[in-house]
Amino acid sequence: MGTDLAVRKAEARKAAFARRKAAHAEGQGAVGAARLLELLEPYGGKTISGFLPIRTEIDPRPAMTKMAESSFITVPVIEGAGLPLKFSQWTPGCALIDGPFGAQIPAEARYLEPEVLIVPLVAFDRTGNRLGYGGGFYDRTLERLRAIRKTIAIGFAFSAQEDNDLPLEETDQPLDFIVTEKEIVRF
Ligand SMILES: Nc1nc2c(c(=O)[nH]1)N(C=O)[C@@H](CNc1ccc(C(=O)N[C@@H](CCC(=O)O)C(=O)O)cc1)CN2
Ligand SMILES: Nc1ncnc2c1ncn2[C@@H]1O[C@H](COP(=O)(O)OP(=O)(O)OP(=O)(O)O)[C@@H](O)[C@H]1O
Repeated sequence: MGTDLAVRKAEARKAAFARRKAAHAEGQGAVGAARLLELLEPYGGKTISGFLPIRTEIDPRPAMTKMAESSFITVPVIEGAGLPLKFSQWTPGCALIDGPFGAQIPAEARYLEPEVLIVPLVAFDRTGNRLGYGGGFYDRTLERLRAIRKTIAIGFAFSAQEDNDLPLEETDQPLDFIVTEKEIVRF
């Protein structure tokens, strides 16, 4: 990655974190989770990945809890830098331990391959591009899963995380949907 692109990504992340923090404080996350559930319901029975929120990320757990009645729900587990994520089964209230980078993971690992992924992000645009924390974890993971079978990526974020001047890269994997507390957008 060129220096210019790295600097532009760092600036876009910093600005989006500030907007995310303000949106988190407004407390509309549950509205977003209700929209997310509406989008997920037709995928009942499939293996779905969610995430356990860190810092001021929007919280998908209400939708994950409801979908756990009909589907296997998983959360991401980092295996190492430069490697795709693995996904371990999560059930409401299951025992958790601290994973790398501050995200929690299930204490007992049971790995499954999700077909539908709720993808955390720092910033997104209206054409389905996303910017993450910079590890390339979701980009590598979606590339791998999509090489095996049709895989749906649902970005879940606060509306304030939209940025229509995102710095992009060849390796970025597109989203199929973005869900916020304001809307569901399909690409
Ligand atoms: N909830 C959640 N879980 C997740 C992810 C995520 O984005 N959200 N991940 C998606 O890949 C993986 C964790 N990836 C991460 C990669 C890098 C950093 C990181 O660099 N954190 C820095 C500073 C960034 C900041 O200010 O937020 C730090 O913790 O100091 C954090 C998480 C797996 N689990
Ligand atoms: N499929 C891939 N194969 C090889 N390198 C990749 C792949 N995807 C991303 N990368 C590299 O990983 C680094 C981080 O990527 P990027 O900045 O796009 O991550 P991100 O989208 O912010 O993070 P994440 O996907 O973890 O949420 C970049 O140097 C990028 O070129």
